[in-house]
Amino acid sequence: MGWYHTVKQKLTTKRDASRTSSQPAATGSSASHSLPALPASPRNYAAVSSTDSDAAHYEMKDNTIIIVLGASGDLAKKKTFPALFALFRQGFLPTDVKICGYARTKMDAANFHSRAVSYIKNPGEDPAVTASIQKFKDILTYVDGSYDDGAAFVVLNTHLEEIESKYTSKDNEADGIEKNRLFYFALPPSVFVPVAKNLKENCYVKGAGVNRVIVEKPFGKDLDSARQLLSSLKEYWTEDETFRIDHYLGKEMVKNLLVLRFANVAFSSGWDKNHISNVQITFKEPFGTEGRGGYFDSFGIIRDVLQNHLLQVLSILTMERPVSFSAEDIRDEKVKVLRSIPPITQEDTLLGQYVGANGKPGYLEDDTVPRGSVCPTFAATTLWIHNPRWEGVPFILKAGKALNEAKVEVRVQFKDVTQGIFKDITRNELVIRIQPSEAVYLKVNTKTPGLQTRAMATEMDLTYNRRFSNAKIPEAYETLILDALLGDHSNFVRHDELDVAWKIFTPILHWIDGQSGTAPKPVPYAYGSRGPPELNAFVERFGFQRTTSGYEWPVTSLAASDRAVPGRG
Ligand SMILES: NC(=O)C1=CN([C@@H]2O[C@H](COP(=O)(O)OP(=O)(O)OC[C@H]3O[C@@H](n4cnc5c(N)ncnc54)[C@H](OP(=O)(O)O)[C@@H]3O)[C@@H](O)[C@H]2O)C=CC1
Ligand SMILES: O=C1O[C@H](COP(=O)(O)O)[C@@H](O)[C@H](O)[C@H]1O
Repeated sequence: MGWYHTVKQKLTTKRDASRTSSQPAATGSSASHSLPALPASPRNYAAVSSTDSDAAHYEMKDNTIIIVLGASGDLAKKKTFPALFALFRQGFLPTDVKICGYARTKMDAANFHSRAVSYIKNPGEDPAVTASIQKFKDILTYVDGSYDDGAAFVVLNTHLEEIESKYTSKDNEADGIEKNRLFYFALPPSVFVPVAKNLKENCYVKGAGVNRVIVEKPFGKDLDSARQLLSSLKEYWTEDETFRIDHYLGKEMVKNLLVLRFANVAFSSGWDKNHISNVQITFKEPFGTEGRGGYFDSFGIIRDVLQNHLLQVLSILTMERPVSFSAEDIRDEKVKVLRSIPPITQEDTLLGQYVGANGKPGYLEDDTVPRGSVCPTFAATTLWIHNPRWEGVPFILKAGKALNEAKVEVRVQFKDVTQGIFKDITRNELVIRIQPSEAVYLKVNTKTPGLQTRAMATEMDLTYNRRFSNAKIPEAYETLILDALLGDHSNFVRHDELDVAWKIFTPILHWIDGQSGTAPKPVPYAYGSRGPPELNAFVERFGFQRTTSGYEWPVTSLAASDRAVPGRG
């Protein structure tokens, strides 16, 4: 992260000096943009680390083409192109970058352009944004072709070479003109391997420059299939060239975990089994599968959310302090802590499936879901970390579809204060709200203001939209694509991380899949509820105590009894 300062400085300086075409200036004035401009001076960034030695490895390469494979699909339309546009608009793409879509669908340029920009937000039709969208279209091209036919990739390569034949800038005089290609797989896993093979054989630049691939989950369905997939991909692309996305690693508050934990002695000194009673990492979505049941049913909520997103959050929350912010130092620590977690047990798991309620259909009423499916749409499961820091602390991961709210948060509940001078006092609890409305708040006890000497529960509150009122929180995909362009693997999943993640979850998944006999039947819960009715007993079993002290957020008005003068009724 120390490099952050340096990279921004490099980008800023470079753009000013060498921008030649369509991309807006990184230092552009906010007057002409509705998105906030970048700070004019790199001094506005505090370097997180004092060692910036990693900066040498992270470099934005000119002469880059970003190739989006699966460009006609949902992921590309909803996430990849809007993220690329946001980076483009802020001047964070390489100078003279070109973006090439590739998919089976036949589309002319106009069709492709309108699809690629269809999810870019421009409320109120801001003319500056409209102009940027037009410039963005100018750098987009499209090639159609199949995923398993080598000849189609030869055509793609010819198109890329044509773009590259116009390059003039030399990043490296000794090696000649660099040609850099970043291949983004917005594709179903069934074509990962043929596409990886065809790209390597037909579209890989062999001279000066770098070739990189960004791959999206799912990375297999269990330990064996993941290993198989990984080794097939490794036949063509090295670990260094591969960027495996878990988009939760690009979320602002997930990235903030490292800073919150390691840049605050106040937190790090109590971050262990002696001070923490239990931790919950919660993912809640207020909608069901709604027509996407076919895909979901063959995965289930554990593969969809827990095994990847929530486990990634857990690993950053519990790992030891890395020696540096370099990708390998961070990922080494993540792998170490994950290796201390034994496979999840059936006794520590609660499974649920939503049923129709409040006018909303149940999971089994979704036409795309197989009849009688026992696929869990909710799971709560407790993980244990066998190391000196965390022995005995339960980490509850819970996730569900069709729940009462949209919320992803980490809830660290501290142990009870020693009784004696205090009786029935509430516990400290640190809540890190990942989304929506990013926030960090710490529940603390304070003296009730006034003449009484009595403790009451309240919170120290860092609500982002109030504290950082003009900050633009980037989308996860913006951050991650920028990292891949820079060659920074810190926020991507390493192969051994994936392996150990599957080791933790594979036995429970095989049980749920019915591989060891009959598949367990999930507990029904109503659409729009908090989950199965058994949930409260489940979390209480692992020590969670709900705060019901009656304080209000954001402003607590004291009750008349709290305002009374002691001894006067
Ligand atoms: N910046 C901000 O936006 C801030 C907002 N607040 C707000 O203040 C309020 C109180 O905060 P907080 O105490 O953290 O949040 P909640 O009261 O929402 O949740 C506290 C815990 O209790 C569980 N819970 C919720 N409802 C029930 C129930 N009926 N029975 C049993 N358990 C339940 C929740 O689990 P589960 O999630 O699984 O349902 C969660 O683990 C919230 O509305 C919060 O959003 C507070 C501080 C800052
Ligand atoms: O990977 C997935 O994540 C989304 C939730 O992502 P978010 O950024 O909106 O929190 C989830 O809806 C989807 O089922 C899952 O595959």
